[in-house]
Amino acid sequence: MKRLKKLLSQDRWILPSLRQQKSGLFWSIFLNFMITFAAGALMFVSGFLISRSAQHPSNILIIYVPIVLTRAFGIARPVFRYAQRLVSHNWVLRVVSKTRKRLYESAASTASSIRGQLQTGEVLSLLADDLDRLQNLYLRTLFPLGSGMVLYLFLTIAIGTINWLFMLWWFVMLAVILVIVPLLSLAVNYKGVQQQKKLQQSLYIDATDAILGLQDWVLSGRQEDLVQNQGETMSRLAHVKNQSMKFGWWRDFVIQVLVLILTITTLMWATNQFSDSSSTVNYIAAFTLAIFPLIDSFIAVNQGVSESSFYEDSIVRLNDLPEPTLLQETRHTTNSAVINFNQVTFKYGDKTIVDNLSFEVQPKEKIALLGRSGAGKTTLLKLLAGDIQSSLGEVTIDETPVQNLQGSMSSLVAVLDQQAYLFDTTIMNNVRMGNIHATDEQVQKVIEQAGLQPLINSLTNGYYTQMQEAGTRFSGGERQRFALARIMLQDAPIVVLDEPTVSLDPKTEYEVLSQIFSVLKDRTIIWVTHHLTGIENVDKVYFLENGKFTLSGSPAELHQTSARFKQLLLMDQY
Ligand SMILES: Nc1ncnc2c1ncn2[C@@H]1O[C@H](COP(=O)(O)OP(=O)(O)OP(=O)(O)O)[C@@H](O)[C@H]1O
Repeated sequence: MKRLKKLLSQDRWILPSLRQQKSGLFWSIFLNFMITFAAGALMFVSGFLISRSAQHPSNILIIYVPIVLTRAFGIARPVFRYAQRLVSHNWVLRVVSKTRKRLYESAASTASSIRGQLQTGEVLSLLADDLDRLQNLYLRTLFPLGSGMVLYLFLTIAIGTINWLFMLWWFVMLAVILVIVPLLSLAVNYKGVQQQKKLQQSLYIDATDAILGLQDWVLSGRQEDLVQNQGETMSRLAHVKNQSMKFGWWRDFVIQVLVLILTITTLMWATNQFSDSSSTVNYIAAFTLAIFPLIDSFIAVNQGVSESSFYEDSIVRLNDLPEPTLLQETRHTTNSAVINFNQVTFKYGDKTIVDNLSFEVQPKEKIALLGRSGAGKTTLLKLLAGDIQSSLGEVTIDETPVQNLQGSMSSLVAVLDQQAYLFDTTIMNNVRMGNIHATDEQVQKVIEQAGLQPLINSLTNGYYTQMQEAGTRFSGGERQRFALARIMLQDAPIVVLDEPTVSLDPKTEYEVLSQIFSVLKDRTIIWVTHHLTGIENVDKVYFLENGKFTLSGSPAELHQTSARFKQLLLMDQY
């Protein structure tokens, strides 16, 4: 509970909205209390009325007032419930819509680095579940707890005005029902909730893995294994949830037994207190019946508190997200950006990936980064894009640290990846993503420059052909050319090529590379590659090994001086 209190005090997501929407919160708790009050009063007056009607009435008017009150409380209860739903839903929708917007802004402003901090499954659970959980924390735990405590105070004071000794008994019994049982159930349920959270998390991660690698599962003929793996986690989750429900059932049963004890003792006390005179005897049934509507509130408090540990991870994860900084997209107008890596060191944990590396890339220079798998080539690209930050030294573009250029990065650096990211819309729309302000003529021009005109001419719908999901309508080489056209439209002075031709056959690879270097001749190119096909297009080659460049020079120089380079060149010719 202490941990939850501490976490709540750090909550940057719902708490600030709560502060802004205090009146809605007050009315919601007040109306919640009024629902229970009206239900209790209805039973109280009904109990009195039944009892009084059983006696010979000296005057019919004596039962007239209770009849009117029964009607009034009978109507008041659903009216309060309706009003409470209106107020609380309005409140929840306001708070959640604002908070969800902030969450998406935060995730969007760190979109490039979030993958480094969280797994895709975690991002999914962050966007899909965490806010709902946080919302439930307030709706299912804190509100019932709030109105439960108001009820606790009200009942204790109300009974205290009649008999202080009996008030003490109620005080103890309510403390057991509203404080001790919830705390005990929180402690007992804690392990089960942790297990549920773990299984739910692994279900998300497995499902993400399964979707991303679906093709491999199908190609290896192991669809059934995939379904079975998922099924096992799901049935374990269902088992844990089932146990938790059983536990909830037992907890509610214990509460009902405690309420029964309270009811019997109240009946005994009321009999003792009110049976002396015929005018007060009717209060025996009234006091006893009024207890029953309280059960719903008591159960809600217990349910909420025992679920509260569910929300811990969500609060921690949400609080760990950076404050949304909506980056103002500014266009960097330079077409000659100088890249400088100045004594850059980068580590993943204890593992040094980049070790005190310094180099400069001049405007329009073309460089190739070579190195065995895992040497750190992609890490260098991430450092350049500012997706990760060096532990020592700094990376600058035109003497400005890349971290300060996040708002204009898309106009400075364009990326052509191993896989072209295309969408199920027209060719025109896909290419125009490079610059949404481009005219039709500009889009058509870059498509032509990327060598796609013959393809467009062969399509019935030409530029307006639908690409289908992930561009599957086209071949790998064609997809990369579309991505190239998009980059040309983006018009960034620096282009990063991260093995864009890795999945192409040698002939297409050669053609696409020639096209890339020809149309991007006025841009700086940083090309990560394992193959030396097309290496003659670059000015300088760097070999990355153990975080440092162990070899560098123009392809012609290296051909003369490095046996290793020669050997690699030979290998690529086969
Ligand atoms: N998020 C991460 N956390 C921990 N280690 C990482 C992370 N990302 C990469 N690494 C490690 O850093 C090293 C460099 O990775 P990087 O992706 O930069 O290599 P690379 O040279 O691009 O490899 P490849 O040619 O196979 O793409 C690898 O050993 C990799 O396992």
